[in-house]
Amino acid sequence: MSGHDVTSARVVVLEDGEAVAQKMAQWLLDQALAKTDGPFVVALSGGSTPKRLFKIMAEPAYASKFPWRRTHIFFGDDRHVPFTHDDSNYRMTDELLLEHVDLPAENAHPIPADGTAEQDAVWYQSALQDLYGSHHLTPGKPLFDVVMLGMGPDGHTASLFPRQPILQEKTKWVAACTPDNAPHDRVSLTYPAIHSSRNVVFLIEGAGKAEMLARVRSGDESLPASHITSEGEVVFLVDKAAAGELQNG
Ligand SMILES: O=C(O)[C@H](O)[C@@H](O)[C@H](O)[C@H](O)COP(=O)(O)O
Repeated sequence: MSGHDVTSARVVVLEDGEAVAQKMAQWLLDQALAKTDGPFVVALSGGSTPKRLFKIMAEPAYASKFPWRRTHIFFGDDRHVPFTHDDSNYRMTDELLLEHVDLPAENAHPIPADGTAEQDAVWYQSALQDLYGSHHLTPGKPLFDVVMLGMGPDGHTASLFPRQPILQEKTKWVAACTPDNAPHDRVSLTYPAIHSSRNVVFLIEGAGKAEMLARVRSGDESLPASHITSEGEVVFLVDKAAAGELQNG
């Protein structure tokens, strides 16, 4: 049974963060190898949860099997800071993963931070449209094979933060966001862009996320993560600690 939204999504509960990362790494490899009708296009999440996964993917035993040359890596969101900034998701991903694997440089698509966040969002959208081959998303022709997401303690995902105009964005693929009390502007995929996917996978770990995960899983509409959908399957890949408040979790 696969679900297209968070209330019908499959929930896979694993022992701990390492098991979650290992499961995701194997699943991503399987998906990439199975994709034969075009490039494998993935949007990576940021923050701290993906770090374990990226280290696993950078290990030679794994990296040597991955079809990097026909893979394109985009970012679900980033802080609007230079690539050298400590808070840059791109910098973290580059240091833990991209520097260590055979991904062609032109297949890594960081979100730029050259102009205003709005200008860089427009630029990033055009980069996605160039690869997609159209300025319009077509149902049945997903933009991404995989969108990987995390979830924050306030129920945000990517940079879809509570009370932000980006939550209402129904046509743009990428938009800027100024989260309340955050040190940086953000640039993020929007709901329509994330929906245009074969799979959305939430990687969530730690007891600190348990209450919010249960609320999202129940479809609490006050939380941005609850509005995530996919043309294909939405899956929660979580550790036991994060699953602690799920029904029969
Ligand atoms: O740029 C970011 O911070 C992420 O894209 C963000 O959406 C993240 O996935 C969640 O905040 C969870 O972050 P942790 O994995 O650090 O808990």
